[in-house]
This record gives sequence, structure tokens and C-alpha cells, in this order.
Amino acid sequence: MIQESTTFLSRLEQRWQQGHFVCVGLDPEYERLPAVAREGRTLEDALIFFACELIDATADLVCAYKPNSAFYEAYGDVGLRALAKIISYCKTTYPEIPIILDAKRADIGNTNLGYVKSSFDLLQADAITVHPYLGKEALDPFLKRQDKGIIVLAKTSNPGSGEFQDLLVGEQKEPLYQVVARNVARYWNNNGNCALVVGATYPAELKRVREIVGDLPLLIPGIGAQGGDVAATVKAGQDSRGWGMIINSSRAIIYASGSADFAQAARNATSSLRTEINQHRN
Ligand SMILES: O=c1ccn([C@@H]2O[C@H](COP(=O)(O)O)[C@@H](O)[C@H]2O)c(=O)[nH]1
Repeated sequence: MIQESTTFLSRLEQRWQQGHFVCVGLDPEYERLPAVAREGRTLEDALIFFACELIDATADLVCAYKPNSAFYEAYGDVGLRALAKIISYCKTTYPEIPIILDAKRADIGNTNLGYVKSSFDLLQADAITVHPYLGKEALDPFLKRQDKGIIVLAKTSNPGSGEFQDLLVGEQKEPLYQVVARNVARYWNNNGNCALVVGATYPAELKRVREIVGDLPLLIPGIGAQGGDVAATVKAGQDSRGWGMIINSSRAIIYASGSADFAQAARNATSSLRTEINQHRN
């Protein structure tokens, strides 16, 4: 039996209630880390130091953290150990803040059991991003985890996302991303643990997804380095309560300064984004 107060969604809602909608993306590239993080440290320790300093500097301002596994996998065992330690640090120090592992997993059912084990049971992430291409049946091992968040790609933020996602499909000739959004909200969310990814770079599509899915949570990347507009994002993305948004920014926050003051600069950038978001909420 899962205690409702410990689920991904309940913790997210507690953060929203306090006006927190920014998700800081923890996507470190060693070469871009400030000298103060690199000097005198191993690669593993530098990644950990950088991320934990960012977490300490922003924890009172965010609704979630989102490490993208690619940035850690790129460093092999060292990176994966760093990722595990960063997640463990955050969960121990700030247990109220959910951690989204951006890994865009999904395979056939029994292979997904491996992904579920590695992301939720070993790494202890609270939510994971998955792609919908294999369908609900295959994703069941993820969807069964009532305590976790299953965040399905619908309309991604990249310039070429329309190649497949905008294809008109089915009897209604609807864009594929809208069919994904509807199916996830209607048929996949039996455990109340689903969310969708919709890029801030597509505010019209974001608005349409919000109309389709009601109050389902939306992870919205594309603010900051990708140029998404905050006002348009909030207008289109907020739910009936003025909540429902996990607005991610990675590079614009974590590299706000390349110097010793990087953590304070990240705090300032997070705080400005938080203020701007709240200015545009109903
Ligand atoms: O549609 C998507 C899905 C995921 N992402 C990821 O979010 C961050 C964005 O980083 P920025 O530095 O703020 O651009 C990154 O991890 C992406 O892989 C996305 O951008 N768009």
C-alpha cells in the first residue's frame, strides 16, 4: 500500500502549492564546469560537487530537479556513480523535492523491468521520462509503479520534432502528439502517475495539449537556452488551478556564471525565472 503523501505527484503538488514551478536541469559537461569545481577534484567528485552546490543554492526555489542521464552516461562508470551520489544527496538532504530522471526509456515489456529496476530501485529516481512508441502494453512495468512519475514524450522542444509528432493520424486526422496526449490522459493514467513532456518552444501545441488532458502534469523543457517564452508557456501550460507545470531550464541556470560564484548566479537565475512564472499565473 502506497502512502499518498509520498508519491511523485503528491510531492510535486506540495511544491506547486508553495509557488514553485521551476525544475533545474542538472546536465553537467566537465569542460564547462567552473575551475573552482574542477581544481583538485577527480572527475567524479567535480560532477558531484557542482551538482550538490547547485542543489543547495536553489532547493528553496524549485519544484523538482531533472538530471539527464546522457550527461552522466557519457562518463561511463564514473558518471553513473556521480549520478547515483547526486540523487542520494538530494533525497537525503531535501526529501520533499522530487527527482526526475530524464532518460527517455522504453522497450518491450520484460526489458522495461530492467529500466524500472535501474531507475527507480537502484538510482531511486522519483520519476522518469519515457517515449510512447511501443504503446501502453509495453510500458506497463513503468505504469504499475503508483509511487513514481511516468512522464511520456508528447511534443518535444527540438526544431525537428514535427517529423513524426505532427503527422496527422487516425480517423480524425489529428497530429500524433495529440493522440499521445489523449491516450495517456484517458487510458494510461489508471494509477494517477502519468505526466507529459511538451516543449516550451511550441506554445500553441502546449495550449492544445492542456485542453486535451485537463490537470495532468506537464514537464516543459525549452526555457532559457532553447529560447522558449515564459509568458506564453505559463499562459498555455497552467492547469485549472494555475498549477500543472514543471518548467525546466538547464544550461541557462547551471552555467549562469562560469566562475566561483556559479551557485549564487544559478540561484539568481532560478529566482528570476520563478518570479516571472508566478507573474503570469492566474
Ligand atoms: O523535448 C524535450 C525533452 C527533453 N529535453 C531535455 O531538457 C533539458 C533542456 O536543457 P536546456 O539546457 O535548458 O536546453 C535537456 O536535458 C534536454 O535533453 C528537452 O530539451 N526537450
